[in-house]
Amino acid sequence: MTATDARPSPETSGPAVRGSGSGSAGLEVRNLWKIFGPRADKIIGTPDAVLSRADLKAKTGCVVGVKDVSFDVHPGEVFVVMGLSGSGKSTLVRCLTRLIEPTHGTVRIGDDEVTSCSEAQLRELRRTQVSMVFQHFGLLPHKQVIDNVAYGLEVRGLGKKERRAKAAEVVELVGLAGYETSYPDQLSGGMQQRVGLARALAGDPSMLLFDEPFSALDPLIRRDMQNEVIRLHHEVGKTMVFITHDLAEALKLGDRIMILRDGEVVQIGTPDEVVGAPADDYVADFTSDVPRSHVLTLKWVMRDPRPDDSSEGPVMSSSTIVREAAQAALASDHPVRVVDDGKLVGIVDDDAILRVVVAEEAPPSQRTRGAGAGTHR
Ligand SMILES: Nc1ncnc2c1ncn2[C@@H]1O[C@H](COP(=O)(O)OP(=O)(O)OP(=O)(O)O)[C@@H](O)[C@H]1O
Repeated sequence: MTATDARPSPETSGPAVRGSGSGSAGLEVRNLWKIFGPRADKIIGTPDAVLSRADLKAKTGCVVGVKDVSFDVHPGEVFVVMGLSGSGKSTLVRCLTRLIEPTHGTVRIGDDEVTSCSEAQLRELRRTQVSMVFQHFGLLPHKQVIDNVAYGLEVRGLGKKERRAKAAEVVELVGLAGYETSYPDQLSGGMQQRVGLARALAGDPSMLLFDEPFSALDPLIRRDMQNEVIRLHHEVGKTMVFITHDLAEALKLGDRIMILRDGEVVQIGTPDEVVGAPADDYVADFTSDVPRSHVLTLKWVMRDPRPDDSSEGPVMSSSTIVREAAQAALASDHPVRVVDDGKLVGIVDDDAILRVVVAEEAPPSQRTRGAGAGTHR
């Protein structure tokens, strides 16, 4: 079985989408490959294609950046691509708009098949539909904040008045009101990244791609910016593809997370699926330090109802985070009744909650992997 067999199919793994999804496009990626090196396109479909990255390099001199990757991102979803350095994240995100030309496969954004667009269509798509936010902000040092934000609109041919009005709107949206006439070097790193966000939003794209935008920021500013992305997503509901090598960031931001290793998909799942049922040891190692009670939901710790269960316990939905349920659950003399859409779907006993909470108090070496994984359905 390949690693990709272990993951839920893109069609069946529905996300809990937070945004409204209005004005946002879906993304469909099928069998995407990027191989760097001579005669790379001759490798796919041959026995060499299944070689490990190291063996392929030794044999052909080619390096696999992205290997047969397929996934869907739903309109309005925040989809995080995660993996260690060299796992193929940047190559993948650049292939989505063909900043790097894929070797094989298809990419669709909304109604556009990116992989068959002409150069002119591609330029239009990058200008109007998809905005990228990078770690290096790429701000123009000699332009004020307002003009940096309006720059993309200028390129699109909007009149000065119109683009300044739109730029002022998004500058306010990202919390930079009052800094319109500042120059980039007068701003902190976090504020410069806000300008980058405003610039990406100014053209009202249907999708935002983030390539490790906050990696260079110090931890407190980084946390602020993550919260900012969550807030903006609630406000504008855009589809977002967010690249990071930081699991905590992935768990915080993602409706779903795709984990890559050596260019291949290891797992696609919601944060609680990735933590509750890691696809393999690689993912389990990644997630072993995550405080489970912050991520796992009652779905992972509930058991089937029995006829003799008390009907007086607190009622909660299966998507309630264990930590948020703990206080009310433990305070009650009766077990939690898990009710979805008016139907009793499970019961959570105190010890199921305590197992998760106590497990994370233990040193990592003593923790059981996938706490609760045996009881979920
Ligand atoms: N232009 C290139 N030529 C040859 N190999 C490349 C090229 N660009 C990337 N690679 C290789 O492709 C693989 C994936 O690289 P990529 O930069 O996409 O990974 P990443 O997950 O984004 O890593 P990082 O977090 O360090 O940026 C790596 O082995 C890298 O060395």
